[in-house]
Amino acid sequence: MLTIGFIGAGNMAQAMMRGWSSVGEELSQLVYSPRSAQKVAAELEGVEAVASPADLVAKADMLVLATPVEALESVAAEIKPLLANKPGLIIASVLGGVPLNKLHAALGQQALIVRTLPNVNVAVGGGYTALAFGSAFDDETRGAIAGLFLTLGRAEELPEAQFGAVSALAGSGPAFVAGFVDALAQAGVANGLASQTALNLAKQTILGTVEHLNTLQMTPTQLADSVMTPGGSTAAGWDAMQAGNFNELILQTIQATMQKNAAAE
Ligand SMILES: NC(=O)C1=CN([C@@H]2O[C@H](COP(=O)(O)OP(=O)(O)OC[C@H]3O[C@@H](n4cnc5c(N)ncnc54)[C@H](OP(=O)(O)O)[C@@H]3O)[C@@H](O)[C@H]2O)C=CC1
Ligand SMILES: O=C(O)[C@@H]1CCC=N1
Repeated sequence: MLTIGFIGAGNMAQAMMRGWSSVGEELSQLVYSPRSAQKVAAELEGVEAVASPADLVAKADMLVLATPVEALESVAAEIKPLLANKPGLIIASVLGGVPLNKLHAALGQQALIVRTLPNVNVAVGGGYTALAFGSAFDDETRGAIAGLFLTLGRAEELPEAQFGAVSALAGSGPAFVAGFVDALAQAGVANGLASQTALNLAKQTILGTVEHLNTLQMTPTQLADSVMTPGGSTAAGWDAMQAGNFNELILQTIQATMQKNAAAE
């Protein structure tokens, strides 16, 4: 039985706990946060709240740091003195924009730290997680940790230098995609569809398009071309989308996200 202990019970921690809850019975999950841990644990199957970070350090095999970035210093002050008695404890940070060297500076150079960048889709097994391991890990432990994150969706090791772009695309991406779903649905409502019908159509269209790309291994351009009958209605809509600088808007969205992320590094 592997015990995972969460410091922080917010959106990201809840998504991970939900994802791992449905993986099976070989995992036990504990959570600490100053205000909401009890309530969150009561809502999630197989998750138990504990009274302090020290309880987590004592009981967990892997600690997940899932607090706001600003809380790193105070959390580290509390748990760093306890790590000497728990040398095998793995610390997985999800703190956005906080590199391994900062994590080691806060928690000690000997600590076993993996920087992770999951997205909220881990809640339903459709997540993406980038991983960057500190130098103290052996190959077997790295493999076991990667395997654990693979149960939440796709997971892979990436150089930390890429984490800024990955965070914008995959970490923040679910918000942007959800925004696109909403924009499609609103356009449907503006043109006479009932709101539930419009939302269903928008979601099914995104779901089916991604499935289509994957199953038939098409590029986005190939798929778009296959929809656009020459001189037809899709081409007219596509032209309007390009005239509105859709790609430029997405580029600006990703760059604004990356700039904010870089400020934490
Ligand atoms: N949301 C996302 O999609 C992603 C988030 N991240 C990263 O995950 C981290 C958490 O983000 P998110 O879950 O969205 O944030 P939330 O605001 O939803 O949750 C923050 C949690 O941290 C807890 N907390 C605050 N201060 C402390 C402290 N000193 N000790 C222990 N717990 C504390 C809060 O406790 P309480 O509830 O009791 O007030 C709360 O449960 C951030 O660093 C973010 O960059 C990374 C990838 C994706
Ligand atoms: O918005 C944020 O800061 C975090 C990092 C990636 C997704 N959410």
